[in-house]
Amino acid sequence: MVEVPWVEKYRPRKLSEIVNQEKAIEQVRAWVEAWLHGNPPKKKALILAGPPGVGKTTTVYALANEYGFEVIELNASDERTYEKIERYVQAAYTMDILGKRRKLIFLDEADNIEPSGAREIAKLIDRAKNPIIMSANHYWEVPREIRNKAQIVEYKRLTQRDIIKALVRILKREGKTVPKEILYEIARRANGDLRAAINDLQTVVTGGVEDAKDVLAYRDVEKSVFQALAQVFATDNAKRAKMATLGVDMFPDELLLWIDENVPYVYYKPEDIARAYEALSRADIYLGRAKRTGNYSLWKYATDMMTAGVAVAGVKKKGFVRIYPPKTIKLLTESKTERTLRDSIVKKVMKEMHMAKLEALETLHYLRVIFEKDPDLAAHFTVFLDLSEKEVEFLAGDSEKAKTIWGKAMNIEKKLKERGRLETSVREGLRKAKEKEEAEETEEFEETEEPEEKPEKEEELTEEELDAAEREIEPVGKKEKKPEKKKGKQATLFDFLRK
Ligand SMILES: Nc1ncnc2c1ncn2[C@@H]1O[C@H](COP(=O)(O)OP(=O)(O)OP(=O)(O)O)[C@@H](O)[C@H]1O
Repeated sequence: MVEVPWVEKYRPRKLSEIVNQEKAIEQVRAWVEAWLHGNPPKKKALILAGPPGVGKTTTVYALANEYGFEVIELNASDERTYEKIERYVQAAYTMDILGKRRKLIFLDEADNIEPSGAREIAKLIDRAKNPIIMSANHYWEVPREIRNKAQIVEYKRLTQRDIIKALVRILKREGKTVPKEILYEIARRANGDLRAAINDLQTVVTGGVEDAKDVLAYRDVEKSVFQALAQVFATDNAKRAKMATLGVDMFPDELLLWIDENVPYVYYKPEDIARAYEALSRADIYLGRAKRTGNYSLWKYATDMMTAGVAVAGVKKKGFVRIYPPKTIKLLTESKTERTLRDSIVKKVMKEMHMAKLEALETLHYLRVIFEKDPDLAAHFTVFLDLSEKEVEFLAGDSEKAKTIWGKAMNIEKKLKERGRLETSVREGLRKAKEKEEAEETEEFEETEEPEEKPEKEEELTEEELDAAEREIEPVGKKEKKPEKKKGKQATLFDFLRK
C-alpha cells in the first residue's frame, strides 16, 4: 500500500496554521486582498523567497483554500512555461458563470528560469489579470527583469523549537511516539527545513526505533545523504537534482552506491529503471576514467549523470519514498568501518599536512593512488601520518600490497627509532663520561692516583659519526649482547651506546 507522505498529509490548509512566518503571511494577505478588491497591486507578481521547507508552497495552497482560488502550478524550468502562463494569465480572474474559480498562477523555482524566457515572462506580468506568485530559494538568482516586476516576501528559516512542535503535533495525530532524543536529533539535523524533518520522522516511525537508531547513528553528513537523495528522487528537474547533492560530504563513488540502491524503490516501470541504470553506468565510466587518469574534474560529470540523469529517467512512484542505505545492514556495518577508517585518515592528513577537510579528502584520493602504485613512498607516508595497519590496508585496497607497505614502514620506523635512541644514548654516554672524568679529576686531586683514559670525544657527535654508529648497531629484535665490561675505562663510542 502506498503510504501518503506526511508532508502532504499534514500540510496546513489554513494560513493561520503556518508556523513562525506571520510577517510573510501578512504581506501575502494584503497583496492578494488588493486583487480581490478590484484594485490589483502595482507589482502584479510576488516572489516568496527563502530556504527550502519553510512554508512557501504551503502558503500558496492555504491562500487558495481560504480565498477560493484555483492554483495553476507551473514549473519555471519547463520549456513551455511561457506558453502556459500566457494562457492562464490572461484568463478572466473573476468567478465565471459556470462557477469556475479564480486562478492563481504559481511558478515554482523562479530561480531556475532561463534568461531567454525571463523577458517574456516579465512582459506577461505587466499584462496579468490574475495574481502570479513565484517561489525561490535564492532570490538573487531570479532573473533581474522578473525581480523588478515583483514584490519580495521573505521567509525565515524555522527554529528547532518550531520543528519539534510541528513534529509532536504530527505524532499525536498519528497516535505514535518516538524517544525524545530521536525527536531532538531529527530537529537538530533538519537545519530549519521542516519538510526534511517530517520526512525523517516518517522514515523513523515506518522503520521502527531500532532502525531509527541505525539511521540516526550516521554523522550529520550522512544524514544529509538521506535528505539529498529524497530531493533527487522528488524532482524531475535536472538542475534541482544536481544541486541537491552539492553539500554532501561523500565521494562520488560512494554516492553512486546510495543512488544505485534506491533506484528500484523510486521507479516502477522497467524501462524507467533501465534508463536510470544507464545514467548510473555512464557515471561509473566517468568515475573509472577519473581514477585511471587522475583527472578528477571528471567527477563533476559523473555526479551530474547520477543525479540529473537519474532524476529525469522516468515516472516516479507516488507517495513517500524511503531512502535506504546501500546494500544490506551487513554491508552497511562494513561500510561504517570503512567510513571510520577514512575519517581517521582524513583527520591525520588534516593535522600533519595542515589541510582543510575538503583538501584532505582530495588528498586521500592521491594517497590511494600512491598506496596502490608506489609502496616505498606509501611506506614513508605511513610513518609520516602515523597510520595503523588497517588504515594502510584501506588505502592500498589490497591486503598483500598493504603487507609490503607495512613491512617497509616498519623498517623506516625502526631506523628512525634507532637514530633517536642513538642520539639519546650518545648524549647520555657523553654526560656520564664527563661526570666520571670530573669525579676522577677530583679523586686524582685528592688521592693523586693514576689518571684513567679519557673518552675519545666529549663534544657533540657529527652526522657521519652518527651514521657510522647506526651501521654498527644491532637489528632490533635480536637479543642485545651484553657488552664486555671494560674495566676502568670506556674504550670506544660503542661502549656508551651499549650502556
Ligand atoms: N511554516 C510552516 N508551518 C507548518 N508546516 C510547514 C511550514 N513549513 C513547512 N511546513 C511543512 O513542510 C512541508 C514542506 O513545506 P513547503 O512545501 O511549504 O516548503 P517550501 O518552503 O515551499 O520549500 P521549497 O522551497 O523546497 O519548495 C509542508 O508540507 C508542511 O507540512
